[in-house]
Amino acid sequence: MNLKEILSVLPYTTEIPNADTIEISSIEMDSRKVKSNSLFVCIQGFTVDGHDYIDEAIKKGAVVIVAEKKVKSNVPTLIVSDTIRFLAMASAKFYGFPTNKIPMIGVTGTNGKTTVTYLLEELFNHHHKKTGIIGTIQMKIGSDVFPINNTTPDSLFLQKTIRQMNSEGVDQVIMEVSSHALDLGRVYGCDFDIAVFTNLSQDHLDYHDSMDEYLRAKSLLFAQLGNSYDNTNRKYAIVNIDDPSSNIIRRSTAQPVMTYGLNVNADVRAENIILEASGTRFTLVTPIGDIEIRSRLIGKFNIYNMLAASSAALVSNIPLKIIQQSLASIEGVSGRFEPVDCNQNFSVIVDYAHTPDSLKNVLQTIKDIARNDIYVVVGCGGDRDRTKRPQMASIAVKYANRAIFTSDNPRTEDPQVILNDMTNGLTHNNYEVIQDRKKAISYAVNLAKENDIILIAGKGHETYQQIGLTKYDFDDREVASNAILAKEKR
Ligand SMILES: CC(=O)N[C@H]1[C@@H](OP(=O)(O)OP(=O)(O)OC[C@H]2O[C@@H](n3ccc(=O)[nH]c3=O)[C@H](O)[C@@H]2O)O[C@H](CO)[C@@H](O)[C@@H]1O[C@H](C)C(=O)N[C@@H](C)C(=O)N[C@H](CCC(=O)O)C(=O)O
Ligand SMILES: Nc1ncnc2c1ncn2[C@@H]1O[C@H](COP(=O)(O)OP(=O)(O)OP(=O)(O)O)[C@@H](O)[C@H]1O
Ligand SMILES: N[C@H](CCC[C@H](N)C(=O)O)C(=O)O
Ligand SMILES: [Mg+2]
Repeated sequence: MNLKEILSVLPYTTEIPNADTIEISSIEMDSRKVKSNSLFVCIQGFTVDGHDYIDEAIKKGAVVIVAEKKVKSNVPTLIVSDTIRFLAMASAKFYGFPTNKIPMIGVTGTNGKTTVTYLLEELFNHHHKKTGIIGTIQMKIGSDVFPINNTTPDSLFLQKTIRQMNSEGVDQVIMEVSSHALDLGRVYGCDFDIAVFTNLSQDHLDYHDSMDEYLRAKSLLFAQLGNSYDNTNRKYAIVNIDDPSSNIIRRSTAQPVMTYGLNVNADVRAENIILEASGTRFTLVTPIGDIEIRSRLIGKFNIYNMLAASSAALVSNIPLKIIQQSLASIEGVSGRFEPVDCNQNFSVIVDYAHTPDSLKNVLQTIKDIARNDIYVVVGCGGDRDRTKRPQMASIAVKYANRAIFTSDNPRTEDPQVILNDMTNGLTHNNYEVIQDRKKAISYAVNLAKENDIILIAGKGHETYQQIGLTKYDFDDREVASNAILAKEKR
């Protein structure tokens, strides 16, 4: 594509001479990826400033630079007011506006995004649609999986990926949209058809200045839902009416809203709920009829996830019967309430709860099914919201009989400082601190008696532990299995 075509995304006409004769081979935001005839966009990051890499980019073959400030360069250089926005729009143009060509569902909220996307994958697959998934665990095209760095990738990667999904025959994109992504313009220029809101509770206050700012970021997904007056391409917002923030979310969009929840006013709701250790049952009440649901997913919070997915399925014209079959067939989501079963006489559950609200929900669920003692092994991530640390610790000691506080991903923080943040204000003393996560898990496994339940929280599906800048192999499920087997050998 030539430069003139790419620059057509700008709200004005620029004066770069002969732009229509400059052929662009790729758009890059990382100088290390620049090749011959690339257009290099300078992004001011949190760690470094992309403007400092212009020389390297030109050396590697960049023929055009797009920057936010005056820079020295010997190739055509364009100054724009917002390179993040330019990157998103130019990438969308370069890859042929792929998000306009595939139905797109975006899921946002503090907890439940990954779970809802995998429920939706099951629903659409049962409806014979090929799905593309982008989220915390991985990127998926049909059943092919690819690793991913962020829950919601930057706009360049995103547009390229959705273009690939389009060319590989994906019928439905289902993606998690994090608040960071919304705030950092990673989804600018994406044409979402359905936006789903799960819930809002405390997280990421290291990044967002306040809960209001966090909510404002979440609401952007709804604000950017495009025009649906044309009946051929309708847009919908799917909103959890039971969440106190739902009003603001609903008021952020001009598109039709479908609400879900347990509230009688919800368009889609659950009635006759039965929560059991082996799964859940409820009546799914919808504007087009009711149907009985049985699922292996455990806990009230998963009813909300199922309602969110069912609502998005309904506005996508998926029949109730398919919703019923899909929710019955899904076994669970990797690292979410995942049992570690080595035939031991106590239970071990690995879960991704890493916020106060999710930890409370998962521990309450365990309390409801427990026949004996509950142990929780949990830590808090480094370089992340410090204010959630004491809250998570006090939830742990309140709901469990014994808490074992340990490291999550300390990243560049001192692990002991994180643990001190967790335990400093505690008034209970039913806890131990064992910094080494492997030792902490073994300790809990060795404590457990018949019918006890151990919850290992915070890292779920993760297969690494980041200490400093290094990621070491670490999988809670594997570490727990080994600890159980070692215990049984003794
Ligand atoms: C705080 C944050 O979001 N940081 C993101 C940001 O990194 P950064 O600002 O540090 O980037 P940087 O290293 O300063 O680089 C700035 C620019 O210089 C360029 N550069 C850099 C080096 C070089 O040699 N040459 C060069 O051109 C870079 O390509 C970039 O364009 O841009 C990177 C590329 O897009 C992201 O991967 C990175 O996410 C980091 C890894 C991260 O941990 N983000 C978390 C907080 C996050 O976004 N989480 C949410 C999920 C939260 C949830 O669901 O709970 C997510 O969506 O993942
Ligand atoms: N609807 C929900 N409400 C509250 N807690 C939930 C809900 N769904 C899941 N959880 C809890 O939150 C944890 C994370 O769930 P999930 O991975 O689906 O959320 P997420 O929003 O994708 O998280 P992340 O922001 O890390 O991507 C689960 O392991 C579970 O403990
Ligand atoms: N998407 C979340 C994941 C947190 C997972 C937890 N294990 C941690 O490392 O804090 C984040 O980046 O804040
Ligand atoms: Mg997620």
